[in-house]
Amino acid sequence: MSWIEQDGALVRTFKTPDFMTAYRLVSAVVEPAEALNHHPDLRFGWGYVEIRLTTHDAGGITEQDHQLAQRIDAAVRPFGL
Ligand SMILES: C[C@H](O)[C@H](O)[C@H]1CNC2=NC(N)=NC(=O)C2=N1
Repeated sequence: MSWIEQDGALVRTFKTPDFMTAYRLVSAVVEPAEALNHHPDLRFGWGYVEIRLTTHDAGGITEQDHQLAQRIDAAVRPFGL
């Protein structure tokens, strides 16, 4: 769902109605990341969130990134974005 491969990472971007929603969406991915001990690279601001998944130890995309992507999809679904 909605992930693209770009420069060795899985990337998903969201448009949000405001900054607080962007912040809350970023906060929603913390628990899945901690659960997998695999962490996204995040950029966010007023109206957007960018999530990049890559395995830094491996220098590219691995199964761990695909697993985290699935968990992030589930965690952000309630936002309806
Ligand atoms: C020691 C610790 O388990 C590693 O540094 C983990 C932490 N989270 C990680 N997250 C990501 N995206 N890539 C990694 O290589 C990685 N390594």
